[in-house]
Amino acid sequence: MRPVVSGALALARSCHPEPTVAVTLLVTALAITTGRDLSGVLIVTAAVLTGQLSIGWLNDHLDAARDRAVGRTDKPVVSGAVSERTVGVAAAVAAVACVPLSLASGWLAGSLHLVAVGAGLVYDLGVKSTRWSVLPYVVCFGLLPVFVVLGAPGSPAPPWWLPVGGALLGAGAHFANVLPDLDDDLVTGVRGLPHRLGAGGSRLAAAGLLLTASVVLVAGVLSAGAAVPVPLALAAPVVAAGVLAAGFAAGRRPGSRAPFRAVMVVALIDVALLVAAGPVLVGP
Ligand SMILES: CC(C)=CCC/C(C)=C/CC/C(C)=C/COP(=O)(O)OP(=O)(O)O
Repeated sequence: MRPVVSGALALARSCHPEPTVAVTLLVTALAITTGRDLSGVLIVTAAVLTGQLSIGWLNDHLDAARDRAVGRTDKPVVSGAVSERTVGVAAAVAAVACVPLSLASGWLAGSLHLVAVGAGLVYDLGVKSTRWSVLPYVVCFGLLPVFVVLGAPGSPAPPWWLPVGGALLGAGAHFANVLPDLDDDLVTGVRGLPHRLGAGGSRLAAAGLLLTASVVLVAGVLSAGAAVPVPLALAAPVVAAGVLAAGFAAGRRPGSRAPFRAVMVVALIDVALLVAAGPVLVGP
């Protein structure tokens, strides 16, 4: 493969592609159903993509030495496919681009999105190694749907359950994402909240938070009178519980990312509900 192409692919793999793509697609879908026109949707997509890219790249840039120490060959910086410096520069470029792209949705909505991205960057910069490690996820995922709704035409006020559901989802994702890395992290001195709770506590926290997120979102969606069939909405937490049980069971194998993937599926279920509720989130 030509060096430019393989370098670009390695850079793409270094951004944490799964959460980056998932978060961007989900927020884009919410922007569509909350009534933005094509340019409005593209602006939201670009703002969220650049924000998530900056968080993902900064994470790999700052973690390079630690990832090398524990032989994380899944990381392109560790395998030498892309340099630490390139990933750092990419993070900075994405963060700078994110500022005007966010503010294009309005000052209030844009500023809240920048706080969400800032929370992710602060996580990378060191909060991930403290007892407060879950807070950036709470802030980031609580604010993302608020950004979309407040940035819609007429700046409608988001209902209370929107940031609450998003924050619960983000907090659950943190515990699930850290699970496969608990042992490696302890070797390199990373002691966030999941490490302090241990594998069992983190597994319970992730499942509890994600299920609570599903219940809050279903209650919100139904109380807002969204055009979602009631049996389908009520089935969501039940399906979420099944997916989590299967994902966490598979995740007992060392290094498995099954719990994180289960979280992604549950997040998809929750966001499908949210997306369907989009039209009522912005009023008649
Ligand atoms: C922080 C935040 C609000 C993120 C938003 C979602 C997002 C884009 C996540 C991808 C990047 C990231 C910080 C992963 C966790 O890193 P890690 O160092 O805990 O784990 P790793 O071993 O997967 O890099």
